[in-house]
Amino acid sequence: MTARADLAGRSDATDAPERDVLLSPQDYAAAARAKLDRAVWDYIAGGSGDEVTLRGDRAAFDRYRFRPRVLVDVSHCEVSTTLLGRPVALPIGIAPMAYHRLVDPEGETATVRAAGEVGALTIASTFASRTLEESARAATGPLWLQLYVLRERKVTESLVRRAEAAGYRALVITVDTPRMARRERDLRNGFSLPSHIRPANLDDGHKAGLHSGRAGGSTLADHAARHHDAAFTWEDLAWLRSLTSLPLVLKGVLTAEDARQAAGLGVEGLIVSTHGGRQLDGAVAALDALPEVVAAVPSECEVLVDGGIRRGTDVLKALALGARAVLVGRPVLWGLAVDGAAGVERVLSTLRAELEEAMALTGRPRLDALTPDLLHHSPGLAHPLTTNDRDMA
Ligand SMILES: Cc1cc2nc3c(=O)[nH]c(=O)nc-3n(C[C@H](O)[C@H](O)[C@H](O)COP(=O)(O)O)c2cc1C
Ligand SMILES: CC(C)CC(=O)C(=O)O
Repeated sequence: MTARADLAGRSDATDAPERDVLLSPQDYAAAARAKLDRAVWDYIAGGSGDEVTLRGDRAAFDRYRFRPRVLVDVSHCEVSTTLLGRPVALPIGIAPMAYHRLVDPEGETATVRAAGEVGALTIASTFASRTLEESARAATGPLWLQLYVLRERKVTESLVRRAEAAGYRALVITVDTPRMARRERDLRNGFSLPSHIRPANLDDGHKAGLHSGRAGGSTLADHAARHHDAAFTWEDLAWLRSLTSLPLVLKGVLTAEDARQAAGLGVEGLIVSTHGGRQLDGAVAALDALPEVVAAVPSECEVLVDGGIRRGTDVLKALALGARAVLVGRPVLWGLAVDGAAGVERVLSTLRAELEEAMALTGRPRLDALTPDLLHHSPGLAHPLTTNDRDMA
């Protein structure tokens, strides 16, 4: 395969037997970019505004370096843990992302099957292109459902009921998207959904307008403007709480103040996130917000983080700063785009293998013994982003 041969940079690629040279999530990014339509690539890769926060999420990882300890028995590094009281095989889950069928004909059910193979958590999106029931049937690993609170509260209520009935274990309420930020790549491309893809969890009324693009607009942004409830507040969270006994997790919290307020309302988990640099441009990097959020909540409130995680060493840094687990977004879609479920499985197992390696080489074989003293913070460090950021091109 030419794309693979090019990635490997081998001059004898045509004669060589095909070898698997897609090693890192970034290799999958390059292969996915070569394969996907430009507008779909841009929708996935892009951020809002000047993409300062998109780059900042990644740069934050490079400013931490490890303080490795030696002569520790690291013959076994244990990466299994629990999330909201249930076992997971690794502290790496799949972030909620809309419309997996943009990159693969099967879409979410392939993603969920792959996660099951490695025992990882999947968070299905409100805007999935497969129904939440289809994903539940395909799942052998844990599943949570992400909710956007829509103006029509009945829709949200019915999603909650369907999630309960289908066996979802938690609800993730995304709180950083009262409106969709301007994503200039999508506006330039006049981004709209291809006609065969729709928000499968929602009724046909939600299809209206999603497929007919216009120059200078994004039909996803138009849909969000019509349907997301920008008036949803802390008071309304009590309404959601009263609807269900499923654990609630808030996604998109970046400050100690909000973390405290959420914990005070009995929220079981928080996801520290900039929405992958796709919402407030100029927001603090998720990794930099993590320590204050962790410090603000009692230990029963589990804190996860996402944004820019591309290596096992990134995972270890986030865990050392107090995250119980991390989520990965774009790398999963790259894996799915390149090789369907097998690609997703490969991306997740690579991250797990890299995490185990980082634990061994830092002398930290146990997740429950990770502490911030594993890290050295160098605020002024120049960050060598160029080679590691093919995903943003
Ligand atoms: C294509 C795409 C679609 C997304 N859709 C959703 C969504 O439906 N709901 C949500 O809460 N977050 C959504 N996100 C944000 C992710 O859940 C996550 O916060 C972010 O992608 C993490 O950063 P990473 O991609 O650098 O790993 C989306 C992100 C991408 C790239
Ligand atoms: C349909 C969008 C609201 C999904 C999303 O959250 C995103 O693209 O970042």
